[in-house]
Amino acid sequence: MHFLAAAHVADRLVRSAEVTERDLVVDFGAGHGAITAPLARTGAGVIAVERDPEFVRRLGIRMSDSGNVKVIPGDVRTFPLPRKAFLVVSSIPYAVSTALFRRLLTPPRTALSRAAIIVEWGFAKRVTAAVPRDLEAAWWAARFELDLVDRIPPRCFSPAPKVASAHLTIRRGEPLSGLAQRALWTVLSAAYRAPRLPARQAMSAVLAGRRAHGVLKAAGIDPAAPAGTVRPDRWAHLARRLAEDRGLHWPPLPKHLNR
Ligand SMILES: C[S@@+](CC[C@H](N)C(=O)[O-])C[C@H]1O[C@@H](n2cnc3c(N)ncnc32)[C@H](O)[C@@H]1O
Repeated sequence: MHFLAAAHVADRLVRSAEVTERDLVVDFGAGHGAITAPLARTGAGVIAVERDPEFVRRLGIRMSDSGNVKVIPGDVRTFPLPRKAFLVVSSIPYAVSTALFRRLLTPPRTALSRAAIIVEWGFAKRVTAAVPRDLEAAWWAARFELDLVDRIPPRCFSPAPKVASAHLTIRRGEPLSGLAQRALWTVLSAAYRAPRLPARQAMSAVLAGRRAHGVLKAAGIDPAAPAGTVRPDRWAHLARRLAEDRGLHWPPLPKHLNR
């Protein structure tokens, strides 16, 4: 386990999430409180989740004067997420990065409003790629802005890990209605099923008789570009436009997105 040992990195992480007293913030894998302590000073409601009972006990003592902080034993993968809007500010256990991102970003009605998270460098590069490699990452990037803010060198942790880390921020993109999310899932699934096909061909089956060429052009997508090279925000833009076309029908979202 690699604990954050650079206070300026923790402070910058907290600042980048623009935490206010009105916010509810979750720190996942709180450890000794490298992030929990600066979060406590913002005055926000803070939930520090930690799996190791001894860390929970010690962090509870450290935070006992901060009435706005609750230290709760729990596992990142199963801890019940708040139902009301919340932020995540954490240096997370890297082994559960995908599981946590899936919980935060996949559900169509996730209550996550924004986040600042330290993750492994390679993971950050993958999820912030201009064109994601897979459908799941595209679903995240079409609905949220994921930005790689900075590289964090191994020396900022104790003990120093072998790999570099990254400061990542997450913000909600422009809102998508329920119908637009259904259109988006259908469009993305078609694009990632046939990533090498020109976008107009990949989309022809999902546009029910509409001329794919014209619809894509109007949404700012090159109809001849391979579907797998189109940026997720472009697909989201297309989905918003498609949702306004009352003549088109979109299947319900698959249940697994809500798990
Ligand atoms: C890399 S340390 C980071 C600790 C602290 N956030 C920091 O920056 O110093 C990861 C922490 O997450 C805890 N942890 C590991 N797996 C976890 C899980 N599945 N659920 C909750 N906590 C976990 C570990 O006990 C450890 O305290």
